[in-house]
Amino acid sequence: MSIVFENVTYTYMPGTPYQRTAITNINLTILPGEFLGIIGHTGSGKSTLVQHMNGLINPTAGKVLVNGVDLSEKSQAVKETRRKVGMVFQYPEHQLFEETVYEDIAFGPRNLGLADEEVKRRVCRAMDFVGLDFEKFKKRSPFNLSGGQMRRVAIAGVIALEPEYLALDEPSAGLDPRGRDEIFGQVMKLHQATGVTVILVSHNMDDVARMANRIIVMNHGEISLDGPPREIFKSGRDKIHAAGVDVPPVTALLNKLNERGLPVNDDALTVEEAVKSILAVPRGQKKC
Ligand SMILES: Nc1ncnc2c1ncn2[C@@H]1O[C@H](COP(=O)(O)OP(=O)(O)OP(=O)(O)O)[C@@H](O)[C@H]1O
Repeated sequence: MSIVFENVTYTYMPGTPYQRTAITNINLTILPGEFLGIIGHTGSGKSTLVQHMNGLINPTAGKVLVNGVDLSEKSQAVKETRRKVGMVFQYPEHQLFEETVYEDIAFGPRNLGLADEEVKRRVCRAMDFVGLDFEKFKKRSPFNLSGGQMRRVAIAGVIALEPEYLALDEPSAGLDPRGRDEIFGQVMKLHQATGVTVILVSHNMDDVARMANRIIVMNHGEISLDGPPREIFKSGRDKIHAAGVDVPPVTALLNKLNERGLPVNDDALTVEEAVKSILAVPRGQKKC
């Protein structure tokens, strides 16, 4: 069970003056249970890559296989497989349309033909994951909620489909720092509780570094780095900068301290780890 890209290239508007190759020769295998972060500069091909994962777009060349099924074929198996990949696009709240929060989240499960009891169970569970109290919010209009709450309703609608893979394209765009932390905390909780495979697209290395167990860095439509966050920040700094993204601020700080002779362990990814690593340096000690 996996998502596999085999030599995938995608060109928008081929054969026209606007032709643009967005991703080139991508080879990538995403394994069950992974939390994959995809980062890269604007226009590096992140969204195009992710939209292949549920067959929203099909490769111009190459193949995308989800659980062994080639998504570019036309068959019942493809329809069923596409449902296994839940997609949260940028500003998903723009797709809310029902009169109540309950009806909006229930829309997808109902479309699957599930019984009312099962639909209710899924709505309740999805609301719990995104931190919305079922009784308090179920009858509210989604359009009278705050921006962050609307987004949570939209994400709950995808969680209620109980996908095997959950792909989120910049889910925190436009939210304040608190709203961002909440959304990421909820995604992390869902990943830990259910083992769902998460694919998270972000501009922000800091967000991705804290959560992902694997990161790919996109640069001009190609994968320039692929590995666990600590490895990438240690050995791939030049490629990270070349891709137009930054290492997380804590890593940058520790790197600087190290360069200035303080022998800190510079592979911390969070502020807590950074503090520990600085406190571990014996007082007054310098590297040389
Ligand atoms: N619908 C489209 N039609 C034509 N070109 C497109 C379309 N969508 C994307 N592109 C082009 O494909 C390239 C990759 O875009 P894509 O949106 O995949 O990058 P991205 O890394 O997700 O960018 P961002 O971080 O800004 O969302 C860009 O050059 C973009 O202009």
